Amino acid sequence: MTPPIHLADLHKHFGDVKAVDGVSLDVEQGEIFGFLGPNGAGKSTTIRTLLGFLHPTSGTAQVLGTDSTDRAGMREVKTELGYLPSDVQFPEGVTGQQALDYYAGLKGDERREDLLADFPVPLDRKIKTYSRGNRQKLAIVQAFMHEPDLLVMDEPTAGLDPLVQERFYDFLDREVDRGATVFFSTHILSEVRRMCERVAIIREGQLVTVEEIDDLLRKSGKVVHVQSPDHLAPDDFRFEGVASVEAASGGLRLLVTGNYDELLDRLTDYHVTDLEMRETAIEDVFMHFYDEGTADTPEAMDSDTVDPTDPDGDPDAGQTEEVSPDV
Ligand SMILES: Nc1ncnc2c1ncn2[C@@H]1O[C@H](COP(=O)(O)OP(=O)(O)OP(=O)(O)O)[C@@H](O)[C@H]1O
Repeated sequence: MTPPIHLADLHKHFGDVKAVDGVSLDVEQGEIFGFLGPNGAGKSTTIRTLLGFLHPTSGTAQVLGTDSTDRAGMREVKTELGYLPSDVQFPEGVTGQQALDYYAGLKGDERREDLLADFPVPLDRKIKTYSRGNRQKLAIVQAFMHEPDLLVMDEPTAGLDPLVQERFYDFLDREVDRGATVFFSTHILSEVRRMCERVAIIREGQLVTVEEIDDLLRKSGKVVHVQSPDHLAPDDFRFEGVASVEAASGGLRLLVTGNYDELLDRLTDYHVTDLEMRETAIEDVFMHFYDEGTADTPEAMDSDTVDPTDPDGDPDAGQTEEVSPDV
């Protein structure tokens, strides 16, 4: 069976800018998958190409078995796909209720009320009066009220307060429990740790790793803090299995990936007053991938505009410089 998301040597260039530069990736049915990378790394461009908003320069992007360039096919998968863009723009002059009614007519709304119970918004008010958080909640209800098989999101929790964020994570847990597939980009590393089974990290348009979170953390080793009244010579602790050694208050901080026997042997030469060992923070792990290389600065992106008042357009299609697909 074709995985819900299949990218094969995908390229998307804007002139000289290789926003996506040979990305290959499969996201399997029922997975919750995180897509990370520094600003300008190519996350949004990958997602927008996958969903047919942008035409690939070369390579393949398939969503739910349909090629992203197949516009008729993409129209058909619309009911099985929910997309939450990073910058949803509703028409300002309509109420939340009117907007949801419009989308309901396009793709269904089996669980509109359930979602509104979790993500309440002032439905009778015009969207132009909404706070950022309320807009995002409306966008969540709009994107997922038809109970899609695949949820694709670009920085979904931006603008949500911590309570609503937590409610959103619970919602995603339930989505995966019912067999849906979830793919999202984010900058929030705790979110990745909390939610994802696997992650892909993209930098300068290329994937630098695709791994299970637990493997990534395991391979990244443990942080060890040693305290001693003696002078701990960092060079004594540079051996295989120690990725880094640095002076820390009252002792040393080591990043250890194995060879713990050797570490204990060396420590017997010193009077150790405190020894602390903890899992590497996910921040350390990702910064390692982010730092190696130079990232672009973010630039203004075209937003994925939704316009329920547009009689011709599908509001999910967005306005793009290239194509206006029907997802
Ligand atoms: N429409 C466009 N025209 C020209 N260049 C673009 C366009 N869209 C994106 N880019 C460039 O492509 C690169 C990747 O941008 P993209 O928005 O995909 O990154 P991102 O990882 O989503 O970043 P962020 O985390 O800041 O949202 C950047 O160098 C960006 O400036």
